[in-house]
Amino acid sequence: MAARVGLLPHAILVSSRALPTPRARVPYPLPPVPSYLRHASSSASRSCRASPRFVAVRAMASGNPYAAELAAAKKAVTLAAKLCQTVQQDIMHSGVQAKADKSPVTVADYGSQILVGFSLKMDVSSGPFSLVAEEDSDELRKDGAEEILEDITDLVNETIFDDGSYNISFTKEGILSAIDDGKSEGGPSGRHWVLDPIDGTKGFLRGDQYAIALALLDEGKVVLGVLACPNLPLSSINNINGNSSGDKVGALFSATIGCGAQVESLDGSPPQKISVCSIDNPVNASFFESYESAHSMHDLTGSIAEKLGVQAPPVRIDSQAKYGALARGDGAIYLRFPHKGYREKIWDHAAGSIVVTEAGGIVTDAAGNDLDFSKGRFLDLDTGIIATNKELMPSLLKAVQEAIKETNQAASLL
Ligand SMILES: Nc1ncnc2c1ncn2[C@@H]1O[C@H](COP(=O)(O)O)[C@@H](O)[C@H]1OP(=O)(O)O
Ligand SMILES: [Mg+2]
Ligand SMILES: [Mg+2]
Ligand SMILES: [Mg+2]
Repeated sequence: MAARVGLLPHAILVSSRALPTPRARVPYPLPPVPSYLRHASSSASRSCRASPRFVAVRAMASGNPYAAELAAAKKAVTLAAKLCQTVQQDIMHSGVQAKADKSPVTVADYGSQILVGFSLKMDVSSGPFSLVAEEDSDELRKDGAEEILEDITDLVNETIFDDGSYNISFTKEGILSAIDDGKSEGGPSGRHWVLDPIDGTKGFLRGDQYAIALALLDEGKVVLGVLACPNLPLSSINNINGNSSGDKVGALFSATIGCGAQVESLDGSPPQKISVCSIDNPVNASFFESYESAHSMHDLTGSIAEKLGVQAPPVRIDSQAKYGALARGDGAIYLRFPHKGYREKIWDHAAGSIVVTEAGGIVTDAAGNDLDFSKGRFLDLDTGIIATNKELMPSLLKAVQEAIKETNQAASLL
C-alpha cells in the first residue's frame, strides 16, 4: 500500500490509505441540506443505530446526571479511535513517521476531530453545540491541499461506513466546515465540549502512545472526561516503558464529576472502577513525564524527583495516556514542566485531569492551584502541572517549589 505525504507550509500531513470508493449514503448535516453536500440519497432522514433517545433512556436509569453525555462521548472517541488505528498501522508499515520533524498534524488528527464532533452532534440533543478543539481547516483551504482534503474525506466516510452507526457521507466542503465546528472559545458559562483529536501526535507517528481526549465543561468546570488510548495495555504498564506481556491493548478511561473513574477496553468490556495508588513514601513512587524532552524540562523533573527521594527512573510516555495510567495506579506522580513561553491548552488536560481527580488524585499547577478551564482555549497557570495522590501531594509541592527556586537562582547567575 503506497503512502502519500503532502507537505504544507506549517504542517505535515500524512496519508497512507488505499482510498475507498465513495458509497451512496445520506449527506451530513441534515436538515437543511447545504449545496456542498453529496446528494447520495433522496431520503433526508438521518439513520443511526444508537439514537439520542436511546442514550437518554440509559441516562435516566443510571442516576448520573451526565450519563447521556458520557455514553455519547465514549461512542464518539471509540469511533475516532478506529480511524486513528487504521492510519497509524498504515503509517508504521510505510515508515512515513521518520519525516515528522516538526509539530505534526496528520489526516488522522483532522479525521478524528470530524468524527468526534459529528458523533456528538448526532447523539447529544440537549442545548446548543459548542466544541473547543485543537485543529482548524486553514491549512486545508490553501492551494495544494486538495489531495489531502480528498484523502481525509474518503478516510472519514470509509470509517463511518465500516462502523455502521450512521448512514451519512461527507463532501469535501462538509469536511472543512465540520473541522471548523471546533472553533468555539469555551469560557465560564454554558456547556462546551473540549477535544484533542490526537493528543501526542509525535507518539502517534512513532507508533507509540497517543490519546483521543474529550471533556465536557459545564459553567467553567470539567464535569466529564473520556480518554481513548488505543496503544495502552488495558490492565497496567507496570513494566517501565514497556507493555506487560499478554495484556490486552486499548484502554478507554472515563470519569464523571462525583461518580468516580473507570477503565474499559476499547472493544467494549465492562467498565472497571479505578483509583490512584496509595503509596505514601516517595521512595517507593515512580513518576511519569513526557517522552519528548521538548515538551517538558527533564532536568527540572529529575531534580524534583531527587529531592523527593524517588528511586525509580522516569516513565516517559506520550500524551494524556499518562493521566490514565496514573489514575489506575500504574505510577504515583505526573510531572509536566513545559519550556518557557509555552502556553498550555485546555484540551491537553481537561479529560485527563478529571479522570485523575475522580480516581482520588489531585491535579494542580506548580503553585498548588487547581487548573482553571474557564478562561477560554488556554490554561493560565503557574509554571507547570503536577498530579499525584493525596498522601504524596504535600511533599511533592514542597520539592517542586524548591527545585523551581534553585533553577531560577541558577539562571539569574548566568
Ligand atoms: N513545545 C511543546 N511543549 C509542550 N507541549 C507541546 C509542545 N508541542 C506540542 N505539545 C503538546 O504536548 C502534548 C503532548 O505532550 P506529551 O509530551 O505529554 O506527550 C500534546 O498535546 C502536544 O500537542 P499535540 O496534541 O499536537 O500532540
Ligand atoms: Mg497538535
Ligand atoms: Mg495535545
Ligand atoms: Mg493534538
